[in-house]
Formats: sequence, C-alpha cells, structure tokens
Amino acid sequence: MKVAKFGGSSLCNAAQVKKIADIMKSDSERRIAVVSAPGKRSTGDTKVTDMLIALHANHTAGLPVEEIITDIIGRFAAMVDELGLEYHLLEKYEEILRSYLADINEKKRLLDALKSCGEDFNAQLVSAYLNKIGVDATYMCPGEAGILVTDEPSNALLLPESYDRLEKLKDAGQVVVIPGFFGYSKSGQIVTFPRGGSDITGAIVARAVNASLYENFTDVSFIYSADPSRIRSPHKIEEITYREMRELSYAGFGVFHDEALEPVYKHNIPIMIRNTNAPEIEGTKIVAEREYIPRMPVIGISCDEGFTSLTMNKYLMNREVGFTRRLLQIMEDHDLSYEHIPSGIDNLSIILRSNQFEGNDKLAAVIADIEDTLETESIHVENDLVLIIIVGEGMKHHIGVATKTTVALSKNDINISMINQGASEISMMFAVAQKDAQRALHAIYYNYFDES
Ligand SMILES: Nc1ncnc2c1ncn2[C@@H]1O[C@H](COP(=O)(O)OP(=O)(O)O)[C@@H](O)[C@H]1O
Ligand SMILES: N[C@@H](CC(=O)OP(=O)(O)O)C(=O)O
Repeated sequence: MKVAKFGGSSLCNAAQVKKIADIMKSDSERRIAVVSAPGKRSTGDTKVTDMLIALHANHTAGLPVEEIITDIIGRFAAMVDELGLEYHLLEKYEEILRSYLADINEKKRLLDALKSCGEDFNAQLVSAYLNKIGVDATYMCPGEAGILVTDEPSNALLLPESYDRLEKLKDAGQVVVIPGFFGYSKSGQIVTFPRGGSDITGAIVARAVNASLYENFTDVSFIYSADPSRIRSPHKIEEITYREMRELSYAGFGVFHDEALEPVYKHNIPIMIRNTNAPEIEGTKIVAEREYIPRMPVIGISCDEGFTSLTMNKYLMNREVGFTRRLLQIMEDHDLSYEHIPSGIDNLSIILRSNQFEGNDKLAAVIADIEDTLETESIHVENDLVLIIIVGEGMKHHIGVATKTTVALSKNDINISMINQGASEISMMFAVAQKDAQRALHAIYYNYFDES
C-alpha cells in the first residue's frame, strides 16, 4: 500500500486536481491521498493558507473580512466549476468559515481552525472529483482518522497513540482522502502542524499503515544539491539518506519538511519525491542507507537566512564549571531555542534564529540576564547572519572538506563569522554575513559540483 501526499502546487487549480486524480487512478497500490491547501497558481499569487491567515488578521483587528471570504471561496468555486462538482460544497465551506469566525473567541485557536480549512475543503473537493471520475473514494477528517496531537497552537506534535487509531486505514475498502496539516487535541481542538506540515501528516499516515512507499508529489522532479532558486540547474539527487535529508531540510531545503522524517525513519519506509507534472519520472528516493560514492563526499548544500549570534567573552571561562548550563537556563527562561554553540577557551557564541527576538525588547532582556548571571566581560551581537550547511554521509571518511570550503571562501574574499562541525560528522556549518550569502553559496557549491 502506498500513501501519496500532494502539495499545494499540485492542487492549485482544477487542471492540477485532474492530474493528481490520474496519478491516483493509475496505480491501485495508492490507497491513501493526503492533500494540502491550494498553493500559488503563478509567481505573485497567494496560497489559500496565507489568505486564511489574512482573514484571521483582519477579523482579530476588527477590519473588514467580506472581501477575503469572497476571495477564498472564489478559489474553490473556480475549481468546483471547472471540475463539474456540486455547488453545495461551496455553501458548506462558507458556513464553516463563518461559524469559526463567530464561535471561536481565543485568537490562537481561531487561527488554527481557519488555517485548517484550506486542506479540509480541498480534501472534500478531491474526494468528490475522484468519485465523479469513477474512483471509489471517501473524505476522512483527521479527527475521524485518529490524528491526535499536542495542544500547542500552530506547532502540534503527534501523540503516539494515534498510530493505533490510524491503523484501521489499512482496511478501508475505498481510496481515503485525508486533509494534511492538522490534527485534533485531546480536548477536541483543531491544532495545526508548523507551516508546510502536510508532509508531516503524509509521513504519519504512511507509518501507521506501514506503507511500502510514501510518495510526496510536488512541482520538482528531484531534490537537487542546492535550492534551484539560488543555483541554476543544480545537480539532481537520486538517493539521499534520512539523516542527510533532515539536515538539509532543516536548513533551507523547503521541498520536504524536516519533521516529516521522524515518523518514517525508524520503520524504514522509503519516501519518493515526485513531480505531479511529470509523474513518469521516478524522482528522488529518501532511504536509510545509500551507496557511498567516494568522489562525492557532499550530497547537498543549503543556505538558511535570518540568524543572530551572541558572542560572550570572559577571561578564564574554561575554568568556570556550569557556565554553559547557566547560559542555556537563560535561553530556556526566555523560551529561546538555539542552533549552534561554537566555543573557545575564553569565549562562546550562541546562534539563534533572529525571528525569536521580533516584536519586543527580548534581545536586550536576554543580554541583561547574561551580564547579570554570567558576569561576562563583553557581549557582541551579530545580526543578519546566514548559515551555509554542507551535508554528506561521505564527509566522515573524507579529509579536507573544511579546508576546501574555507579556501573557496577566502579566494572570493568572503569573511567567515563562524565554523561548526555537526557532532554526527555528516554536516558542517559556515556562518557568513547576509550580504555575502549568494556569493558564498556559489563559491562553495561549484567547489563540489560541476556546472551543468
Ligand atoms: N534542494 C531543493 N531541491 C528541490 N526543490 C527545492 C530545493 N530547495 C527548495 N526547493 C523548492 O521547493 C519547492 C517545492 O516545495 P513546496 O513549495 O513546499 O511544494 P508543495 O507545494 O508541493 O508542497 C520547489 O518548487 C523548489 O523551489
Ligand atoms: N498549506 C500549508 C501546509 C502545507 O504543507 O502546504 P504545502 O504542501 O503547500 O507546502 C502551508 O502552506 O503551510
């Protein structure tokens, strides 16, 4: 049994829905479809999830909402019309949106309920269309399917007991269409996964039914060695390990959600990244082990923006037992998660995502706490950092990756703010200033891959 997840780009309009219906029809092993909300139809267009977020923003600010509701329903109406489906679906969609707006008072709850609508409405539409073309299909809400999650709005984590509940999907006599991106908390609230989280739903369902394959249909035929919007015609990856993929997707490869690897990797369920617009191409396979090609120690290079580093100096820091523990306690007190902590004998840097400091004086408060508690001699803040991460299982056995990279950067006159090798030895991080990011990525990429 295969589980197929279709991303927003695969479901952005009626023509795309027809393609995914053909894909489902063409392989009887595809028994479960997990669907996203309609994505962008062209550059400059808006994803339905973003329209729903805008609806929430206007509603909570007391601004007009009618135009946004019309636009959201309009996106589905265009599809219902072209696919020849019944209009009562649209009445139902509008009723649901209006009932959430009227009945849910808590802001964060309302946001999650509204965000879930993109996927929820699309799943109903896809199921109706499959039936219209003769595929026996049924829509199943994540609550009915058994997706139980923690109660942290917009940041749900799966509760493990869900797997037992979801197992029944194995025996469904029909093709089941499940909306991605959200589940239900034990108290019955809708809670969404982080953005891009339909990949997570697909992985959860694949693991629950012990699928032979988790197919992730998107708008590219392969995962490439670098983001194709940053490097022209990057090298295509045919096989990549779960560990490599997790490192790369966490650090900017937006094609697959990093948290979607957790449900499947222990159970060795392979993932295929495939293109809805070219389903005949096999795509990239994500697996537990791959053949190591000695001349290619690096498989991918990602570039992730928006980091801040705090570098603290204190003479004899190395002698102070508990310094790092107390620093991390301060981070926890301020609800901050960190990415890296490179250190020296009398200094230590902590790198965090800058968006955690947005909107108030949090950074100043953190610095004040560090100064009070740790009595540092100086703290230097560097904003607008970019992390370039080089990843490859082969790096463990290969000498000279760091040298090769630093030489490439120095030849291009790019200053490195920090270097850190991951404990797993399959990744290495180089922090550079935002202004140098694109040049640095080019310099490093073409050091490992030929121009194609
Ligand atoms: N290394 C990479 N390889 C392939 N695609 C990538 C990579 N990094 C970023 N992407 C982007 O990921 C996009 C697909 O992901 P996403 O927009 O989430 O699709 P979907 O709508 O199917 O969920 C591609 O169009 C591509 O621009
Ligand atoms: N629609 C949600 C969830 C998702 O996974 O979408 P996509 O498959 O289009 O990345 C989002 O935009 O975040």
